[in-house]
Amino acid sequence: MIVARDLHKRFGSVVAVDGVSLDAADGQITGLLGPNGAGKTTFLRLLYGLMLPDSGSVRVDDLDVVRDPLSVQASIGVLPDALGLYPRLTAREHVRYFGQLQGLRGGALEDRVEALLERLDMRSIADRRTQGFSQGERMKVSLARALVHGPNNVILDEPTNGLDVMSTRAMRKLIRELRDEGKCVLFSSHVMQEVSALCDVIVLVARGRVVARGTPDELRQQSGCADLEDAFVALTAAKASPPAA
Ligand SMILES: Nc1ncnc2c1ncn2[C@@H]1O[C@H](COP(=O)(O)OP(=O)(O)OP(=O)(O)O)[C@@H](O)[C@H]1O
Repeated sequence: MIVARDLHKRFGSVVAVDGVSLDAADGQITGLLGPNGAGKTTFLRLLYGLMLPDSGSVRVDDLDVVRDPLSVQASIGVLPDALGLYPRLTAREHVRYFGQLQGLRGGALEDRVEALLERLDMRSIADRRTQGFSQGERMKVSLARALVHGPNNVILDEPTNGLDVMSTRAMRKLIRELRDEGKCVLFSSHVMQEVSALCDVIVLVARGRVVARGTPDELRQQSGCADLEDAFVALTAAKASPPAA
């Protein structure tokens, strides 16, 4: 479970995150939806401890991200916006290396690596160096290394970015499976259809603030628009108001 309270982050004169609170529950898919530059990536980075907030707090499975970063890393898996692979390592070596960083060793590590290569259909690329990998292949490696330690919380920054239809479907299936395993899944997107196809709860952000939250039906009601895309446009265009409880 991820709980954020009144997070603020600015870069010089740019206010990227302006008082965002969020509860992402276990066994649920929470979607962070917002237009380009809304502050989604910055907010996610605050959640997994890559950046420190100017103020506010984050707790992951009741551990404070700032005070207890190592314990939090063990219970969180992150697909970041920049996939950042090592070009000379193979796909398998990436997954194994990240497993080692999480303290896995020996047979347990190898079993886990094999299981992920199988689950993500990576057999044909497992022993190729990642240099030259396609976007879909890069995404799989990045996802496998995020999941290698079996984290209870999974944060995915634009997980279907640049993927074709088949890969997008495979990614959606995996996200649903993670939810059904009881994990807390939080992902960001600027695509309404993506979020509405997957999410139990949508948190709509604009200009660094939460402007609405709820199920797709609730967002339609709040905006007075029958079409979800119209609802997205109407709600993000509306004056940002303090986050609802
Ligand atoms: N390291 C940084 N230094 C300066 N400004 C930054 C930095 N990171 C983000 N910003 C600014 O903060 C704002 C929010 O950016 P962020 O990347 O969080 O938005 P986003 O919702 O993820 O956008 P997108 O959907 O386009 O990826 C933007 O105005 C961006 O330029």
